[in-house]
Amino acid sequence: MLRHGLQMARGLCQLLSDKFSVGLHRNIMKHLLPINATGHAWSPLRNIRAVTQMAPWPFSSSQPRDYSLPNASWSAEMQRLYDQYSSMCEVETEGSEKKKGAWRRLPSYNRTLKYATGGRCLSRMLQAKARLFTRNIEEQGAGFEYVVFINKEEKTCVCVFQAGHLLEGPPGHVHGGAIATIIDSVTGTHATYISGPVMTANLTINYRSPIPLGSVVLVHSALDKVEGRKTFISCQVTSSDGAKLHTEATGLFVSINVSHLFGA
Ligand SMILES: CCCCC/C=C\C/C=C\C/C=C\C/C=C\CCCC(=O)SCCNC(=O)CCNC(=O)[C@H](O)C(C)(C)COP(=O)(O)OP(=O)(O)OC[C@H]1O[C@@H](n2cnc3c(N)ncnc32)[C@H](O)[C@@H]1OP(=O)(O)O
Repeated sequence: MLRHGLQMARGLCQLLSDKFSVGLHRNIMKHLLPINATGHAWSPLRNIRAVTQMAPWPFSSSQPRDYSLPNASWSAEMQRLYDQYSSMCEVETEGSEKKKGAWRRLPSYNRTLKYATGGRCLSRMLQAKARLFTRNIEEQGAGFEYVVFINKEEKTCVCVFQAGHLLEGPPGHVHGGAIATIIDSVTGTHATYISGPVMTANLTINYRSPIPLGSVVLVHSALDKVEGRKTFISCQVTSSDGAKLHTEATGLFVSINVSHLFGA
């Protein structure tokens, strides 16, 4: 059965091949944009057509939970920073005219692939029970609470991150693996926004000062360069006022065709 599923997946990937990767890339870009409320029941054929014709709306009609919105576990500092960056985001007016700042909040789901056009089919073929690592702790505030904003003009990202009690490493402080995870998530999302589907090839991290559990930090991600399939990103984690440097990192992200995930 597994072999049959993989054969189907490979067939689908070959069928969609180049157009699919371009379509998915564009739809990922749209997928990273704020939610609107249109959509229709999903069907593979319609979705394939939608992908190749660059459908304006990549989501199914059932609206998933957006984990990057404020919840009761957010501290006053987390909320303050969210409000600060939100106030610099562009807004759509009634005539769908956009105005105000260059920032944009990226929504975040625990099943990213499921809600992207074409991805729902892949998500069924992959593991139906799979969930995004950073969004799979049910208790609000216990794990990764974060929201990512992207600045299209500067090609930078900022993530406001509140580290919950389940992320402990050294007593009272955040585990280095959890810090690496949030860095990989933010820089990986940033690279995806810039270059389409990518995988992390290399992540180099220097831990400069420990991050207290429960504190709010900023993860700043900047595009260094794009060379062919390689997107280079650098990253700094600082205290929320920017005064203290906690972590520095550089990452290399290599563009892939989605068929890479099926061993093609
Ligand atoms: C992938 C998802 C697609 C769908 C996405 C949908 C929606 C996404 C939306 C939002 C994103 C949401 C959340 C994001 C959250 C988290 C992100 C997490 C990301 C990860 O957690 S991801 C898991 C860990 N990641 C791996 O599991 C990778 C395993 N690995 C491989 O799969 C291959 O290794 C690969 C693909 C990396 C390359 O393989 P390949 O065969 O395609 O390419 P090749 O080897 O030819 O390298 C091409 C050029 O990169 C250079 N190069 C390669 N590797 C290098 C290295 N390590 N150091 C220095 N240079 C390197 C070569 O030297 C050559 O350079 P040159 O062209 O100059 O010669």
